Amino acid sequence: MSDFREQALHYHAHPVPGKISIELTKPAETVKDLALAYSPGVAEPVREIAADPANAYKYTGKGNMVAVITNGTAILGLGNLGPLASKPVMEGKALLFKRFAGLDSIDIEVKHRTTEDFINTVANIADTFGGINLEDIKAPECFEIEKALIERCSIPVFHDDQHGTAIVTAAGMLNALEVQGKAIEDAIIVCLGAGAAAVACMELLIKCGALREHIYMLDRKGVIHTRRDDLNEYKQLFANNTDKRTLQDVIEDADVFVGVSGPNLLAADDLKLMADRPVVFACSNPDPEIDPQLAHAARNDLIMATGRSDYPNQVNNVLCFPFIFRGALDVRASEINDEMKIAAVEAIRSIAKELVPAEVLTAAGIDKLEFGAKYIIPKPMDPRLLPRIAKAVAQAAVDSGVAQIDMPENYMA
Ligand SMILES: NC(=O)C1=CN([C@@H]2O[C@H](COP(=O)(O)OP(=O)(O)OC[C@H]3O[C@@H](n4cnc5c(N)ncnc54)[C@H](OP(=O)(O)O)[C@@H]3O)[C@@H](O)[C@H]2O)C=CC1
Ligand SMILES: CC(=O)C(=O)O
Ligand SMILES: [Mg+2]
Repeated sequence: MSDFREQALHYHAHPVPGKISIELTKPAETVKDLALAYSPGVAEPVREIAADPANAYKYTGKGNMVAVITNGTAILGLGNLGPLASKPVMEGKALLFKRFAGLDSIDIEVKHRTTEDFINTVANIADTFGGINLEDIKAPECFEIEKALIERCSIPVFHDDQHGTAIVTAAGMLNALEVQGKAIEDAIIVCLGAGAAAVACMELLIKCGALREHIYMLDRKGVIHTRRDDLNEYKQLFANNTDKRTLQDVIEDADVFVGVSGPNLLAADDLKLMADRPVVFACSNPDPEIDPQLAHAARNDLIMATGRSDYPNQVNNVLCFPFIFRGALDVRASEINDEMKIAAVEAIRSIAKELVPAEVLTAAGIDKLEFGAKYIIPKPMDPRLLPRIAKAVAQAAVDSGVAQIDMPENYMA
């Protein structure tokens, strides 16, 4: 067993199995405590909530609780390994919610026969939570699931692999193109992968200025083009009117490569075909589309990012989901809309341009970080992420009319 594999398994198994547990927020020692916590005292908040459901935010943990829900059909880049196998990833997301945003989070892995079954299961338990983070559900079902749940639930429902990834990708991409001296409007973009992350990333890049006709998206069968008759409605939006058919065809002279597909799918020789000063986001987890060492050996004018923490420029949705939910829950937003997503993009990208706090350097084990090719996006342990993103998102929710309460006074001051 490799040393790292052994360490990872040991980490998950000891001192107790798993990564999360539940703790009490109220005393429960005396007879009086128990009388308040349970019978008869508990009847009082029950009556209050029955009279007005909004009182659930006052008397229960609902407002600080996010459910991480999956069916295990697209676990990282490992594929459809089923709900139970996805549990370590979902516990991991819960860990990150708590660690970075103080949000309580519980993982729920759903076994189901039909997409409708899954939607019904989630919709039927939704009121328990302040928000729902859908995770690792494969395309195209994820699109239908998210749409139906947004319609049926009164709390924010957010498919992290779509929108969390897209927000962080857009923030990193705008910064990377700025460093490379390129405008997003001019960039020729290759997107390897045509699933949840790919479709959302490209749609958000378009909202940030990219031109749809400059995007070449590929799935397992190659380039998505207008003469294909096997495209689902989501891929069809990216059907390019082109004679190019392969990754090699489209990557020649491209400015940007975004990989949200699987491991080791981009060869060093393909990378050499790209335009000068390219941007390469190889975001498949745990193994990127191209190994960064291989990429840097192939050319020295690129900006490279991966989804991993052990290389510079980690483009990973961890930079978004804890903070966007924090902001959304704190103003009881009924949804996470485009205004809130764009506010998160701007907040993330602005932090990367400022001086880096000493504690971030210590945690990263480096002496210096400065906006540039090796630092286009903040580190996940940056303490500025929480106040800046949550505040920008909460404000955007209030301004766009989806907040159900006012901005809290001195919020995140
Ligand atoms: N860094 C980050 O923050 C994130 C990274 N990701 C990564 O993105 C990847 C995809 O995740 P997600 O979108 O949720 O999964 P989906 O299952 O929704 O989509 C996977 C897509 O990848 C395509 N694909 C798989 N293998 C190949 C291949 N050999 N050649 C071309 N295309 C291929 C599939 O093609 P087809 O349609 O033909 O089946 C499909 O379009 C994963 O590796 C995941 O780890 C995802 C979210 C966040
Ligand atoms: C990071 C993440 O959510 C993924 O790779 O699926
Ligand atoms: Mg995921």
